[in-house]
Formats: sequence, C-alpha cells, structure tokens
Amino acid sequence: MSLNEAKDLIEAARRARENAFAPYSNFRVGAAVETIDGRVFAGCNVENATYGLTVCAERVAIWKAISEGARGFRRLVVIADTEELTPPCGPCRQIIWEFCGDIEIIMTNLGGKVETVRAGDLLPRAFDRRFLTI
Ligand SMILES: O=c1ccn([C@H]2C[C@H](O)[C@@H](CO)O2)c(=O)[nH]1
Ligand SMILES: [Zn+2]
Repeated sequence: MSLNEAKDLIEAARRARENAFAPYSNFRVGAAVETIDGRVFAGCNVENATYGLTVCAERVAIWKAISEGARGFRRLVVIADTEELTPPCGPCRQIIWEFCGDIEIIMTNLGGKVETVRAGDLLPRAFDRRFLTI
C-alpha cells in the first residue's frame, strides 16, 4: 500500500465525516472502506439521544457496503480530528474482523498525519465463525 494510492479513500472518509451526526459528543468521525475490486463505501458516525444507539462511522461504512452486496475488502480509513490518531472502538473491531478479516486500517486526522495498523493486531485472538462448529 502506498499512502498516495490511498488518497482517494482518505478523501472519501474526510467528506463523509462532514455529514457526521454528532450533536451529543461533538466528535465527528468519517470512515471509508475499499473493496478488492475498487469500490468505495463511506460513512460517518450517527448518534442518538438514546446514546447507546449511536453507530460509529466504521460500521456505517461497512454496513453500507454489505447492504449493497459488496464482499471482500482491501483497506479501511478512519478519520477524526485528533492528534493521537483515532482507532476503531472495540465493537467496530469485531465487525471489521467479521467482514474484512485482517484488513489494513489507515488512521488519519485533518492535519494529514497517517498511521496504518492491521485489524488482527487490534483484535488478537478474535472470536469468529471458526468457533461456530454448527
Ligand atoms: O472510531 C471511532 C470512535 C468513535 N466514533 C464515534 C462514536 C460517537 O458518535 C463518537 C464519540 O465516541 O465518536 C466513531 O465513529 N468511530
Ligand atoms: Zn466503533
């Protein structure tokens, strides 16, 4: 992966972040996932007055992709306005593992700082379908 190649994906996440519905936390997040065949699906966090119903940007992006029939992902971008780059939360790590496996996760901020990490490093020894021997 070259960061240059990821420019469009980062831009998609940055644009999605502008749609964040975050009146409660004021913490705006964007995400974008790229399929193996090059399609991009982006999402933002969507909060709710019942706080626990809030959905993160990463899950919105992935569920948009899945609901459009996309399968097989290459990389995922998450963008927020933090100096220490914002990683996916615990529930999102599980969802990323379910649909994307050991994908490359690109974390970035509005200033252009970028770090990459693999999903498997964020969620070691994950529970997944391999354990469901039904
Ligand atoms: O990786 C993250 C971390 C947090 N949030 C959202 C959830 C909530 O709306 C707000 C504060 O946690 O940020 C995301 O969308 N993605
Ligand atoms: Zn999350």
